[in-house]
Amino acid sequence: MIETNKLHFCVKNKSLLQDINFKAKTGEFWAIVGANGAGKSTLMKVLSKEITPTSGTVSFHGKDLRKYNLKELAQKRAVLAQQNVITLSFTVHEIVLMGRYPFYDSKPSQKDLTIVDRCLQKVGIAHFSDRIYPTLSGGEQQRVQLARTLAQIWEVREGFILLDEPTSGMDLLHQYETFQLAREMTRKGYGVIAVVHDLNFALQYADQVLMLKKGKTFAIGTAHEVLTGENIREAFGVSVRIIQPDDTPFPVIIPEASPVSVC
Ligand SMILES: Nc1ncnc2c1ncn2[C@@H]1O[C@H](COP(=O)(O)OP(=O)(O)OP(=O)(O)O)[C@@H](O)[C@H]1O
Repeated sequence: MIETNKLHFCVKNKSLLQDINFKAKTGEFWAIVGANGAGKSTLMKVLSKEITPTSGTVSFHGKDLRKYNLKELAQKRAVLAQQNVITLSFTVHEIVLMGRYPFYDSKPSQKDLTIVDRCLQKVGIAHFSDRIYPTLSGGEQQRVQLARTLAQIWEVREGFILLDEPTSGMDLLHQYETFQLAREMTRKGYGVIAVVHDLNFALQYADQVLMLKKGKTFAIGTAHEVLTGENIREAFGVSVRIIQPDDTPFPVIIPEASPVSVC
């Protein structure tokens, strides 16, 4: 479980996160949603220990995150950050193998290599294995990073996957496959926390949603409780209609023409 308690994060007296409290359990898919600048990436950085909260705590499986060293943490949770700029000539295989670094010292074992191969296949990029990473398109690079994240967490019991905009740059098919994969991972007992911009994917796939507005919790609960027309209008400044087509098992959010002002 990842639990935050009265989490605050400030930079130069500017409050980026205020009083964030939630408990994400293994087996759950949490979507973090909110308008640009709402604090989603900042929260993901705090959860992954990239930055330290100004006050409040994050605990991971009952232990304060500050008490984990980076290697120990890397063996229990994997992070896909928003920016993954790599300009060196690593191959795709080498990048995905980086996910196994926390598990070996000088040379990967046969098991590490097998896991890398399985993750390349899982994300549908085995045919890119020998390609030089910077020569791939943005969406292809994102899939490689997803495979690296999976390789890190592949055999971890009760592991967590933290994804900041995992589908950024991906086409519709690969966005869909990424959300399917996240769901599959939660069914296997992993916890997934993801920043999600597409509210329809959040509605369809997330078990729980944390909606942020200006660094504060605006709404929290199940996807159906949080992703209401009123909340979306207040937090994003856009009116939406939520319809339930007869032939789909889930409702669909449709933006209406004119935006409303957010204050
Ligand atoms: N180091 C910093 N110094 C000052 N302001 C910062 C710093 N880091 C982030 N911010 C500001 O904090 C706010 C939250 O940023 P954050 O990246 O968490 O937003 P976000 O919800 O992830 O947005 P987006 O959807 O655009 O990715 C933004 O207004 C951003 O400009």
